Amino acid sequence: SQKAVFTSLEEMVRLVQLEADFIENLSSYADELEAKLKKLKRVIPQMQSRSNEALHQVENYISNPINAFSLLRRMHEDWQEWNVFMETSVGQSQVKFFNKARQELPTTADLYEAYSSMYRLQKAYNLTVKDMSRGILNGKQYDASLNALDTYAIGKYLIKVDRGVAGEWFTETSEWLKQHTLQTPIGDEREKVLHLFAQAILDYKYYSIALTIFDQALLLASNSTDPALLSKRSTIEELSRREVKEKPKAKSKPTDFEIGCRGQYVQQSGLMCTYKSKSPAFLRLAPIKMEVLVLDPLVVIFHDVLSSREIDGLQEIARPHLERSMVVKYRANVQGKHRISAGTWVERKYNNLTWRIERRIADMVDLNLEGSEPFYVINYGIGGQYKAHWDFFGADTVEDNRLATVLFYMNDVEQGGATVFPRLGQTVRAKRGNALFWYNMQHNGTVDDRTLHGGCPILVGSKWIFTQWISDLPNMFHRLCRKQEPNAV
Ligand SMILES: O=C(O)CCC(=O)C(=O)O
Ligand SMILES: [Fe+2]
Repeated sequence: SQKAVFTSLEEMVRLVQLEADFIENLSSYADELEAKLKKLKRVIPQMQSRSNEALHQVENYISNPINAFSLLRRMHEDWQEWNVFMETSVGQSQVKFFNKARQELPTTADLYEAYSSMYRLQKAYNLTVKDMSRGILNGKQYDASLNALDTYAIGKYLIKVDRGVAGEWFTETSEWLKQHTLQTPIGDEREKVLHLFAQAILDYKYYSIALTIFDQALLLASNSTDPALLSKRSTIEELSRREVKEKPKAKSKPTDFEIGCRGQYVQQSGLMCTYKSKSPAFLRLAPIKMEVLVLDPLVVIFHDVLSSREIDGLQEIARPHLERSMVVKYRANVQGKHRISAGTWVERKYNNLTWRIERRIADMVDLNLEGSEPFYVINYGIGGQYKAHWDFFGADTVEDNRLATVLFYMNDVEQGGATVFPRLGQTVRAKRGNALFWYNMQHNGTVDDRTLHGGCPILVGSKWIFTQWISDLPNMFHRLCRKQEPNAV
């Protein structure tokens, strides 16, 4: 689906609402069923007692003309009506509602995106399956957990991706089943559910896990000495004895980027913290707190440069226009794993607010924004990320390149979502109101490879940022210098 459900805050909010609607609908379906049932339960005892009386002394009963007449009429009329009553289906409007709303359900593709996001987070933050399924994320316990259907689904998806990790998820399924009874929509009984899981996992050739679940089922069997069951058990046991356990794919060493995302760089605090209050009038009135992270290439954090109202205002402008972000690749816009987010451009001259922010940036970084791209507002949902990349365009192929980047953090991210510079060993946490600034190019006009950077996957929360890429055209000294080259006019 083009919409990106799992990684989109708005889409997930919509699903929460939709599920609430489904529950409401199911509940009114239950009400209708109940009303029908109540009616039956009320009249049946009356009918039964009259009937019993009649049966008790049949001849006496029908020899009374009143009884006889009433019986005849009932048999002709009432029972036709009961027939109609039984045939009239209940809850048609609720069924209709559901059929219509079904179009809004996530698709298979949406689910695949969710699986791969879960796996991405597991890898990126080195999370154990046990922790994840119990709602422990980076050591923090959340009020959330996965049930056997969830862990089984992830395992199944991972079989082709990483058989070892798939096995870990199936093991968790088995653990869960030991301790809980699954509430399936159809309400199968426990023994049957266990057999279904055992069989499914057996089909994927995870023999010892299947055996564990099978044994759980055996405990519940009314005839646990049933030869068919026992022979099946010994078959699985035999297979499991010869099973070569697949280890998770050799834990590949984490990349420098991943190490940064986990906050594991040995990092000194800022080289220098100072107030920037030099020339522009605005700054003299409201000096900006500036923290230098790296001097060459220059990487700087400006603290508290946007107010809450400004951030909210910009977010309001952007929100209705968010679209899944594209990465420029081979001159075509593609949707890739590389960048998972939703974004939109906002013109700097859009309104007073954006105008004011533009001035702030120019003052802050002492650069001319003429000809630079508009603001780009980005929202990352869970699992959303922007892998390590450069902001500049291929070396010398373009007329105007992105000399510098200003990246504003519009909110705090509960877990994950830092900006990482793997070649500089720097991790910058998202902090509402702060701006990160760096030069992508060197003074001589060549691009600077050391500025490789990316946005880490969001583990808990959501991340809003906006960027201002600053064009070198009105800013670069090397362009001035070129004028003095011999063959320049
Ligand atoms: O999300 C981040 O922290 C990085 C964003 C980024 O590098 C970009 O938009 O170019
Ligand atoms: Fe970037």
